[in-house]
Parts: sequence; C-alpha cells; structure tokens
Amino acid sequence: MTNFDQIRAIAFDLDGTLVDSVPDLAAATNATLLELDLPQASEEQVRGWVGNGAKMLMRRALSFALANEVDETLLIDTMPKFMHHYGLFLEKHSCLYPNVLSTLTALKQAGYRLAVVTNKPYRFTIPLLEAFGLSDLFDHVLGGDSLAKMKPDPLPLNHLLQQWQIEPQQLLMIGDSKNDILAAKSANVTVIGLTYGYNYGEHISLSEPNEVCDNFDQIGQFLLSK
Ligand SMILES: O=C(O)COP(=O)(O)O
Ligand SMILES: [Mg+2]
Repeated sequence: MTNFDQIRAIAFDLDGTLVDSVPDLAAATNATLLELDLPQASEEQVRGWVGNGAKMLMRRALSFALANEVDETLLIDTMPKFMHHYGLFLEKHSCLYPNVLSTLTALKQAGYRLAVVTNKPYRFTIPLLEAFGLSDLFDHVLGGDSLAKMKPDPLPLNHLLQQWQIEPQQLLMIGDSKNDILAAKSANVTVIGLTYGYNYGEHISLSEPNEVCDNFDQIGQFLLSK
C-alpha cells in the first residue's frame, strides 16, 4: 500500500471528482448546438467529451454534430455561445458526489492544505465551488486557463509546489481522469484515481494511479486514520 506519511497538501480535480457536472455541461452543449441548428448530443456522449477543457468539449461536440473535422473559425465563433449557456446552467443540475463536503472539511481540519486544479475555465470554477459551499476550503484554485498549460501537463501541479514551497513527495493529486494521473506522474506527485467520474469510458486503473478509490470517503481512510 502507498505510504501517505509525507503528504502535507492535496490538489483536487473538480469535474467528475468533487462535482457531477456533466448534466449542466450537456445542457449547455445542447443549447449551443441548438443555436447553431445542429443535432443534439446525449448526456452519455458529452460525458465522454469532458476532460480537456471547454474548447475541446465544443470541438468534440461540433465534430459529432457535423460528422466532420471542425473548422477553427467555427470553433472560435462557437465558444462565446457555449460560455454564455454554461454560465446560465452552471450548477442547476449538478451535484456534489457523496461524502465530498464532510471529507474535505475533515482533511482541512487535520491540517492538510487543499487546492483545486481543474481544466474547467477559471471563470466558472469559483462560482461552482461557491454554489456548493466549498470555496473557503481551498488555498489555491487553478482553472484550465489560469496558466499557460493545463493537465495532463504538470505545470499546474508544479505551480502549487512553488506556491506552497513544498516538495513533490509532500503533494497528493486526486482525480477521476487520465489527465490527472498523467499530470501527477509528470510532476512526481502521488496520485489517487477515482472510479466514478469521467475518463472517456476507460477504467481509471488503466492509468495506474498509486491507489484507486470507489468513494470519496475512502480518501479519508488513507489520510486521516493516524
Ligand atoms: O472541464 C473539463 O474538461 C474537465 O475538468 P476537470 O479537470 O475538473 O475534470
Ligand atoms: Mg475530472
């Protein structure tokens, strides 16, 4: 079993880890496609398109709806439409996964420093955390557009190491996607993979995180048991 003794700080992914946000991402995707007179996507399809930020989500959605490669100009023109719709939906149909608030609160009380590292655009991240009463728990919140590169690049995690003045072995990443696992491995950071989120239909164990959890409260069993 992985040794978590040195862990002082934890970086959490957002979509598919803390919040089940696909219902609103799907609603905003379909509102955008409707505006363009294009066919609608199922929630299941949208679930498979989430993971590389809003622009990639829309590229995948347009590619599906047009059954073709997506012209860059169309994508650029479509983004403000999607951003508008997602801003209206945001938390309407989304929910926290079980045990998220209680586990985060317990980890914070135990002295761990907490951050969010998401590929979601920053402008939606703070309001979403606020809507679910989570925003006060985190020292740092990084969106997909906060830095020059997003996960799977290690830049956001390296940025946190610098901000907190800690070593890679003191940071833990927790996420639902191969992008979280790859970013953590590139930054030499321990990583827990969650099985319930969005990972392009692939089991998270295929990305070989240090540990795999089916429920958020299992994280507490690793980090709060001593
Ligand atoms: O918005 C996305 O594409 C994924 O967001 P996440 O990094 O919080 O899972
Ligand atoms: Mg995720």
